[in-house]
Formats: sequence, structure tokens, C-alpha cells
Amino acid sequence: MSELENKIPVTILTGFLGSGKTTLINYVLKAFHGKKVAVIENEFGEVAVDNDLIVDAGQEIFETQNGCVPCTLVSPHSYNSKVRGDLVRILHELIEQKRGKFDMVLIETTGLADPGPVVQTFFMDKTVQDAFQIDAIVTMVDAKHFQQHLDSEELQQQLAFADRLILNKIDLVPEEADQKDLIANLSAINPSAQVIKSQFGQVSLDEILNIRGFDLEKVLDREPEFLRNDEACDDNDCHDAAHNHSHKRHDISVTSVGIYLPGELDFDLLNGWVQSLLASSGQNIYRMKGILNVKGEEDRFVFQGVHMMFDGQQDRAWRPDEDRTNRMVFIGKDLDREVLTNSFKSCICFKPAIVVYSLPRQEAKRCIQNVIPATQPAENNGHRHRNQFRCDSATTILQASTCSFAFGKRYLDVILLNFQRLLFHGESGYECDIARNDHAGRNVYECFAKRDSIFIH
Ligand SMILES: Nc1nc2c(ncn2[C@@H]2O[C@H](COP(=O)(O)OP(=O)(O)OP(=O)(O)O)[C@@H](O)[C@H]2O)c(=O)[nH]1
Repeated sequence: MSELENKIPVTILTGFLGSGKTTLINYVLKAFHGKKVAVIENEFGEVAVDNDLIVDAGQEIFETQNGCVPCTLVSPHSYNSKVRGDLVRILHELIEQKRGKFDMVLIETTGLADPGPVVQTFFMDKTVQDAFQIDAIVTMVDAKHFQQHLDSEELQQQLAFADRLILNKIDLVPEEADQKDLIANLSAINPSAQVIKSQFGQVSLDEILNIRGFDLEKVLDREPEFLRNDEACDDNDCHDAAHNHSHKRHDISVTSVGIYLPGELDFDLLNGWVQSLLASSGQNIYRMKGILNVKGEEDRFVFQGVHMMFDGQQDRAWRPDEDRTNRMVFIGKDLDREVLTNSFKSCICFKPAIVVYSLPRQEAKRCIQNVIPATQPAENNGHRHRNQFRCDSATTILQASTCSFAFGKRYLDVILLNFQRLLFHGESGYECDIARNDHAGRNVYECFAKRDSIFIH
């Protein structure tokens, strides 16, 4: 067996934000091709989402930690940084611990990455170089949107490095003549790469895997400095031949805002929010994606947006032990973190709550209003209840000492079923009031303690 045949083939999958890389990976993993694939994911964005969107096909999935592998590779300082180390570490781990358990490696680079530095990794670490062989660089191209990002240095590099260009999303450019124009544009940028048309990444796997398409000589012809392991110069106007200009940082005006938000989302509010967000800032939001917990749904809701196009779909069911925190990431220009976070928060369904307090009524009301504004005395059939307050339609505040009897006798089931949150007011005193058994013999306080309780002091 030749040395080349002994090496593990690596496919580097690149492509601009939202072009369909994850879609292609899922297609590859689901398609029968008799190969075990180790997938390495690298995301740009504060909140990791992609690794969770890869189908569970019994494959090994690795994730490089935070940020952008390529842009941390550009200087010697960052070359040794943790993120860069991550990719090498994962490759070493594959060789040392998983050898024989996979046949090929698929690396998904971030949509904002120049793939060059990832490629360099395979020539700069001896162990990696001995074990792996880049098979091909496959670049996904979003047929609808790629032309509007052609001034991006990263996209140009992604196109230039490609051994195969997949012109994806052709369903969004249905006219044959338009498709021909796009192919001609791509071929002008990279004449040596074969262009393959696709919809949702469905391509013949023989055309992209194990094709031995990568040719270092071709890269060096284009970029003679490619394998120079010295600090890259970031100055776009610098023409000093002594400097390494082979790779530049990505456009720093493109940033990411990631949001973790506990709670259940109201679907209608979510829908309205997305529409108004895109109407006001759609031009600047290149990419949105999220895994969301929509009220009343047992399945995860996966939200995807690429420029003005968005869709949401039910995904697999939430696992019983899974944290249902909503995860959302935005990537784009001039993103306003506060506006995005607060507007996203406004889609959360109000959690019904019950507040139990042990202070005199007026004092308790003042304290509670600090925590929950708009607290009003509760009304029932037009009558005000002395010891109950209503913050809004879903929150009831009860005084522990006076309501404990009612809890015990009549209301426990109603409370446990209808109130997700229990706000206790006061440090002590009320526990004994409600530490009694209800009519079914259950300890009321213990039942409450299992709820999502908040203590207001
Ligand atoms: N209409 C259409 N949509 C597509 C096609 N391929 C992918 N999509 C959608 O485009 C969106 C982005 O797809 P992904 O596969 O997540 O793209 P990506 O390149 O991995 O995105 P990033 O990792 O964020 O850069 C998703 O909503 C996909 O369902 C296609 O051929 N046609």
C-alpha cells in the first residue's frame, strides 16, 4: 500500500454563512456510503448551534472551541493559541485514540473563514502530516446570495481554494439561464474547480469524497507564501514583499451576538419579532440560527435565517434530561446586542407564578412590586381579596399565613398544575404555615419546594 493510501483522507468543507454546509454534512452522514466519518465542526458565533444540528448517525462529532480557527492562525501568537491547538489536538486524538474507528475526516469551517490556515495545519504539524491527507476542499456556494458577498476576502478565498464548487440552493434560482451565468461567474473566479449544482446539498458523493482533488502545487502557484509559518501582515495596503500577506483576518465589522434565554417562547410573538427584525435590520443580519423551546411543543424548534429568508422547523424531541434553554445566534454587521437580546426576551411566554409572603399586606406589596411591577389587588367576581394580589393575568400573590389553610384543603392541585413558578416572600415563618398535609396527605411545603421557586427578601 502506498504512503498516500495509508493516510486518512480529509475533506475540508467551506462556504459562506448559510450556504448549506451543515445541510451537506447531514446529507453525507445519512447517505449510505459505507464509511465512518469523523466530523470536526468549527463555528463562528458566541453560542454553538451547528454541532447540535448535525444528525445523530453514530459518527464522531468534534467541536473546536469558540471563535474562528482560521483567524486565530494568522499570527504566530495566535497560531499557538487554544483554538488553533484545538484542531491539532482533535486530530492527534483521532490518531491516538480512534484510529481504525473512522475512515475519513470532514472538517466544516466557519462561514467567515478563509480556509487557507486550516489547510496549512496539515503541513505544519508532523504527526498530522504523517497521518492525514487532504482529499479535497469543497466549497458550498449559496446560489441566491453569494454575489452580494463577493467583496468579502473570505468568500474569495473559499472560492479560490476550492477543488469542487457546489452551487447549492438552485431551487432559489430556477431559471436555467441564470444558473448558467452563476456557473460562468464561478468558473471565472476558479477555472480549475468543477462546479456541481445542488439542492439541499444533494450531490453524488463520488463527486466530492475520496476524489484526490487537492493539489498543493496548485495552491503554491497561486500563493507562493502559503506555507510560510510567520506572522501574517494584516495591512491590506502593505506591499512589502518581506511580509506574509497570504491570509488576512476576516472583516472585523462582522460580529456575532449569542443569546441564551431560559423559558418558553410564544410562537406568535416569535414570528412577529422575526418579521419586524428583518424588516428593520435584515440587510445587516447575514445569519440567524437557533434551537428554541416553543411553548406547547415537545420537539425542539430549529430556527434558520439567511438574510431575508428564514424558516423554522420542528426537530427531534427534547430529551428528558436536556436543558431547554433557548439558544440563538446572530451574525452580521453593526449588530446591537442590547436591542437583539431585549427584543428576543419579549417573545418569552409569561410564566405563571404564585407569590407567597409573610409580611403585612402593604409592606409585602411594596417589596413584591420591586420585583414584579404592576402588582394589583386580585379581583374575583368584582370583589377584591384582601390578601391576594394580581401582577398580571398569570401571577397570584398570596399571604402564606392566611392561605395555607386553603392550600391544604383545596388549592394544591390547582397551584401545582397551573403555576410554574413559586415566589416565596419572607425568610421564615411561612414554611410552618404551609408545612402541613393536604387532604390527600401530601406535604404542601415539600410539593412547593420542588417547583421553580424564587425567594424575595
Ligand atoms: N431553499 C434552499 N434552502 C437551503 C438549501 N440548502 C440549505 N438550505 C437552508 O439554508 C439554511 C442554512 O443552511 P446550513 O446548512 O445551516 O448552512 P451553513 O453553511 O451550515 O450555515 P453556517 O454554518 O451558519 O455558515 C437552512 O435553513 C437550510 O435549510 C437549498 O438547496 N435550498
